[in-house]
Amino acid sequence: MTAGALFPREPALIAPGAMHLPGWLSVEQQRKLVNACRAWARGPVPLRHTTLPGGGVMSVRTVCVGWHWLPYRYSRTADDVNGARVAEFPDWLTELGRAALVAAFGERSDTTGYRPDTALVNFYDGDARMGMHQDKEERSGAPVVSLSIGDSCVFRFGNTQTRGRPYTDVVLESGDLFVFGGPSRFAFHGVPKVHPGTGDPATGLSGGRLNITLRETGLSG
Ligand SMILES: O=C(O)CCC(=O)C(=O)O
Ligand SMILES: [Fe+2]
Repeated sequence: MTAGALFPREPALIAPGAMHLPGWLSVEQQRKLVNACRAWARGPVPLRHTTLPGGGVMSVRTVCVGWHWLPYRYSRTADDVNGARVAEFPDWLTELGRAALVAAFGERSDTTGYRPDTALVNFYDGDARMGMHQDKEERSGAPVVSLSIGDSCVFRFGNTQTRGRPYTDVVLESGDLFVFGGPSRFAFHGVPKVHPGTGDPATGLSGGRLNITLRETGLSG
C-alpha cells in the first residue's frame, strides 16, 4: 500500500511553479495514453535504453514524439537509434497539455500560446530509476507537463542549484499530473524508486510505470 491510500491526496504546490495534481487523468484517459504509447513504441523509432556519452546506459526505456531527445540535444530524427524521423506530435496531446496547465495554474492561465512540441515517453520496469537532472535542452521556459500511469514511484523534486537538498519526495501514482514551470522550470528532479505491482491493470498497463513529459523545445524546423 502506498502512502496515497492512507492519506488524502490533495493538490499541492511542491515549490513555486511546481504543482502536483493527484488523480488528474481518468482511467479512460490513461487507457488512451497507454494505447498511444504502445503505438509510438512500435515505430518509426522503437523504445530503447538511451546510452549516455560516458558509456552509461539509462535504466528507463524511452521513445519520443515530435522531437527526439538524445544526450544532450533534440533532433527530428532518432540519430542514436535508427535514424528514422520520429512520430508527429498529435493535436490532442497539445490540448491535453493545455488542459493540464489550466488544471494546475487556474482558468486565468493563458495557455493559447502553449505549444508543446515534444513528448518523452519513459517506461520504467521495477528496477528502473532516473538520476537527478534538469530538463534543459529546451530553449523555452514553458512549463513541463508530466503524466504518470501504472506503478507508483517516488519523484524527487529539488532546486535549481544543486542535485542535492533541499528537495521534496512526492509519491506519483497512476493518473497523477505534475507540472513544473516558472521559478521551478529548471529544477533538478529524478525518480529514485518505483513501487512494482502498485498499478491498476484497468489502465491497460499490466506492469511497470509510464511517464510522459510534454515540453516546448523552442526549436523550429
Ligand atoms: O518519470 C518521471 O516522472 C520523470 C521523467 C523525467 O524527469 C524526464 O523524462 O526528464
Ligand atoms: Fe526530467
